[in-house]
Amino acid sequence: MEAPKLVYLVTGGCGFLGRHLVRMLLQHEPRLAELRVFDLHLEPWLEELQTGPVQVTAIQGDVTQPHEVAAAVSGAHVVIHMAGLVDVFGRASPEAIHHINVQGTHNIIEACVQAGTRFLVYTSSMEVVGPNIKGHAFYRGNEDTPYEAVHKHPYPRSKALAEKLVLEANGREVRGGLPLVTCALRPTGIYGEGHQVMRDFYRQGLRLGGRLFRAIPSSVEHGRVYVGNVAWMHVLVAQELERSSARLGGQVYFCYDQSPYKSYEDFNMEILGPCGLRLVGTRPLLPYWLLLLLAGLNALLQWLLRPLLLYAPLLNPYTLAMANTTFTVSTDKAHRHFGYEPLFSWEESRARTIRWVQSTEGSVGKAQAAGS
Ligand SMILES: NC(=O)c1ccc[n+]([C@@H]2O[C@H](COP(=O)([O-])OP(=O)(O)OC[C@H]3O[C@@H](n4cnc5c(N)ncnc54)[C@H](O)[C@@H]3O)[C@@H](O)[C@H]2O)c1
Ligand SMILES: C[C@@H](CO)CCC[C@@H](C)[C@H]1CC[C@H]2[C@@H]3[C@H](O)C=C4C[C@@H](O)CC[C@]4(C)[C@H]3CC[C@]12C
Repeated sequence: MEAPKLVYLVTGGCGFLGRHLVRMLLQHEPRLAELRVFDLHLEPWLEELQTGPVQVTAIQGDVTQPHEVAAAVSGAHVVIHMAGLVDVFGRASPEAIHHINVQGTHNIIEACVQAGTRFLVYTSSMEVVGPNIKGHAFYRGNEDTPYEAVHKHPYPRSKALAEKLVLEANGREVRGGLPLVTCALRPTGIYGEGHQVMRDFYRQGLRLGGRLFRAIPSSVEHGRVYVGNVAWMHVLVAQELERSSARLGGQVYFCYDQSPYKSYEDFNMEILGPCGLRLVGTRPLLPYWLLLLLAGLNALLQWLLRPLLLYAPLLNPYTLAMANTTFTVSTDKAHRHFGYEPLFSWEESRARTIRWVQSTEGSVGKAQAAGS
């Protein structure tokens, strides 16, 4: 067997998706000699990975700092760039979101060019396409489906700009004279072990006596994908970039699996139901106009309270529009181009996520015991 010789850099490697990718690369990339994990905040579990045959190098750094990025990229063969500020709740300023997601990506591209690193995979998002503010449905769409993408919110706008930078950089000459090969993966809403919003819904349900209240019609369909399959798709595309650079270079791929198309709430109940929660109502308990009013009120309160405190509830006009707009993908482009098949079936993805939710503190059993 050929001696391992590749150096991979994963930015954002300590995040929700990043930690799954780091483990998956260690398991499924036999050519790996060194895995660099670059993140603003390093996690203690990285220490446990240092014992295997691959050198795992933890790098505390900020993608907005060009010199830190350049040092991390130097000598890397493949960069998987997934560091980013994910915020649709108004926790961060639009400037910070732009700076980290767009300027940070620019810094990564320039570092690749300077260092002679040829392969760059960018973790984009379905939100570079939609849902748009007009609430147009995207039903079983693929990478070529026409859609009126309008980006008013800072997060999807930043992802769209960053993705454009990455795709435009494909073919640029890197140090040494060879061309840069780039592509972007666009996951739908990711779920799985470590998914904070799922945990927030679970805790909210526990506080409400094991109930959640339906707010979204069950007819709305939302695309979801298991985190392990998103990580797997990154591993496969990174491996194939060199072999099939003409085919993959400059391409985008929706990131999908066999998770069922359901409304955001109905999908969550596939996980939270077996954890002891139930969703009350077959129709939304509040009319849409009232939810819209509450979402608008939340946005106003957020703005008024900003000088004093951070008020960032789940419900705001953007999240309400997302949750109420059908957005599902159906495509085989990743399969045709680099042989992607989900590694985890829906049953396994669901079982793993249920186990994780049940293992988080405050199960229904504990809450009931405390209440009795
Ligand atoms: N979670 C989803 O549903 C979803 C869906 C589609 C796409 N994405 C994309 O996937 C990527 C990972 O998302 P996630 O859900 O794991 O988010 P996350 O917030 O859990 O992880 C992001 C990581 O990036 C790091 N980071 C943030 N700012 C940084 C900076 N300035 N320098 C270095 N590191 C920095 C964070 O510390 C964190 O570890 C993001 O680019 C996101 O846009 C996520
Ligand atoms: C009205 C509420 C009643 O229960 C429901 C609000 C649900 C929202 C909090 C979530 C609905 C859709 C989610 C987003 C979607 O899954 C895709 C995403 C893409 C990714 O790049 C980041 C996360 C997210 C924006 C995700 C965030 C939570 C929702 C808005």
